[in-house]
Amino acid sequence: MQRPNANPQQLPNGFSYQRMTLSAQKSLNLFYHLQQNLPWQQPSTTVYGRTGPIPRLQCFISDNEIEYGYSHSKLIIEPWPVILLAMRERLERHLKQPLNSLLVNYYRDGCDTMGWHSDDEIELGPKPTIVCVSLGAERVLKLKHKATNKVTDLKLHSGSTLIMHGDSQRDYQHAIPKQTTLAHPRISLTFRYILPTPS
Ligand SMILES: O=C(O)CCC(=O)C(=O)O
Ligand SMILES: [Fe+2]
Repeated sequence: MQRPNANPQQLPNGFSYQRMTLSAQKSLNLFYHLQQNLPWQQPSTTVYGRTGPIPRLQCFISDNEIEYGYSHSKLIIEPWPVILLAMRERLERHLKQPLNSLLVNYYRDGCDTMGWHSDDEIELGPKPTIVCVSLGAERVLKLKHKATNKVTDLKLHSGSTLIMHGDSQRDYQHAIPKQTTLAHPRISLTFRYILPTPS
């Protein structure tokens, strides 16, 4: 029999996945609370010379005095909501690393997406640890090895936690593709540590 937290999905080096880090009820409650209370933004970005709104909503939460050029868009910095501070502290204790920033993504349905990218901005340092907690609809995360183009699919269940660490950003790109038949929304909480900018 499978242990409830066992990882049935074979993952490349630098990725670790835990299915049930939050109960179904807690995940749903947190999903609705954040959906209703976060100040969602839909900034524009330029991809291959075309400027348009990003295909999802987002909210960037961070400690003061952090500059982050995520996807070359200007991010409005929000303060930490109390409801997310305990999760941040629990993850920091588990990782034995600080996490000073959180990019929250809100996929309103299966037509909202995140294109291929690596979280390899200079402000994240050489081997960043990024923790991604999923709430709501199950979505597929695609991982593509940069050298071989081999693609691995990982299902992200509500209440799960994916940790990307080591050389995962150097060696892989990741994306959340369209699932046009999916009507349900999903929120992902992506905790990171952004190096302070020298003044
Ligand atoms: O929504 C996800 O699970 C992926 C989010 C992501 O890749 C990011 O915020 O950089
Ligand atoms: Fe990412």
